Amino acid sequence: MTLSNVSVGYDGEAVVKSASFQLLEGQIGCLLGPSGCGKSTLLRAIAGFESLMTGEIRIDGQVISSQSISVNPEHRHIGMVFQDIALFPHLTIAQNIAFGLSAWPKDVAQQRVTYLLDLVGLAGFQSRYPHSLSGGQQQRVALARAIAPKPKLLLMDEPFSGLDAKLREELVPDIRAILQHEKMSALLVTHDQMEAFAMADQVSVMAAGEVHQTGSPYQIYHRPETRFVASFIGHGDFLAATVCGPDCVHSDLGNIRSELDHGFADATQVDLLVRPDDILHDDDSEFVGVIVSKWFRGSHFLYRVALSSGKVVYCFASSHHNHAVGQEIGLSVHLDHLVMFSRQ
Ligand SMILES: Nc1ncnc2c1ncn2[C@@H]1O[C@H](COP(=O)(O)OP(=O)(O)OP(=O)(O)O)[C@@H](O)[C@H]1O
Repeated sequence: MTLSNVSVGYDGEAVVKSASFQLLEGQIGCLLGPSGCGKSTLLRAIAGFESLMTGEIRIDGQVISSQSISVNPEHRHIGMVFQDIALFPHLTIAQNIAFGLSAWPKDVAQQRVTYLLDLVGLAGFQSRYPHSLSGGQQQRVALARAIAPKPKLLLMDEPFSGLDAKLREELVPDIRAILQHEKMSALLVTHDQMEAFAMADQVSVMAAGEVHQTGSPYQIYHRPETRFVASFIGHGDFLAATVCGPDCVHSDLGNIRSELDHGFADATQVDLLVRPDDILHDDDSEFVGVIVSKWFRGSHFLYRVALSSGKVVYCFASSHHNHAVGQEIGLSVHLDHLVMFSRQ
């Protein structure tokens, strides 16, 4: 699927502005952004429920939406899964999954239902009714129902947000594995970055109707291209810094050199992004900071430490290094690539 300069809005006002990205066949993409940024509106436009103000949407090279073309939603071959699972309560699980297969020969449809029941881990549940299934099981049925007719694309709008955290953690990798097994292209909407990272090959980060960046979860975290993406994804702080060479920058952390040239001119005032995993606790280091707060995360501690300048940054430490608030600890800096933005 390819989106080119897609704008969508209500009453003539664009709430999605010139969105462009491509989702390759078999890939799982994600629209990630804060509430109200336009994720669901864009998803509805792809499904065919909103018309475009500008741009076009193609699937398999064919335009399905533009200002002059709008293929009917039912002819787009797009499957959908929503937060409110909305299974048909009076139909059995097998009948729910078979719902989109009425045009298929009966025996082929039956085989497909049996195959999908097995794929989503619900073999033996075919005669049960939705009310007798847990939330997670119902969401698996909703997925099986959506992918049964082999759509070209599956759209999922916050499909896990009605489920508790533990169940979500179990279900997300399962659903990803099912989609990968079926080589199903899918686009997920979420505001939960851990869910996006666990599910998607490619994440498009949105803010105020604009797609700021599309990339792998790794790129989005380690190579954010805008200040918004840098602050919205993960934890981090901006340190005031001054460029001191093509691969060098000076800040409260001293002179830091990166593997690559950063592209800023000498003496430019910048804000340098520092993530928790860029500053590690190191007993042997003479560079120190004072702990101002701490969080125990099971496998590790996340400390907030004040540098000598007073600037506070995150610091990552293994859970064996349990230090008290107020204590001075050694720090080592591990910034391999520099993420910087011109000082605002
Ligand atoms: N039917 C509508 N008519 C007018 N404005 C709408 C309509 N639907 C959504 N909006 C507005 O469009 C903007 C984007 O909403 P949208 O639901 O697409 O955002 P979202 O990123 O999916 O948010 P959330 O995560 O809270 O669902 C919001 O300002 C919203 O109020």
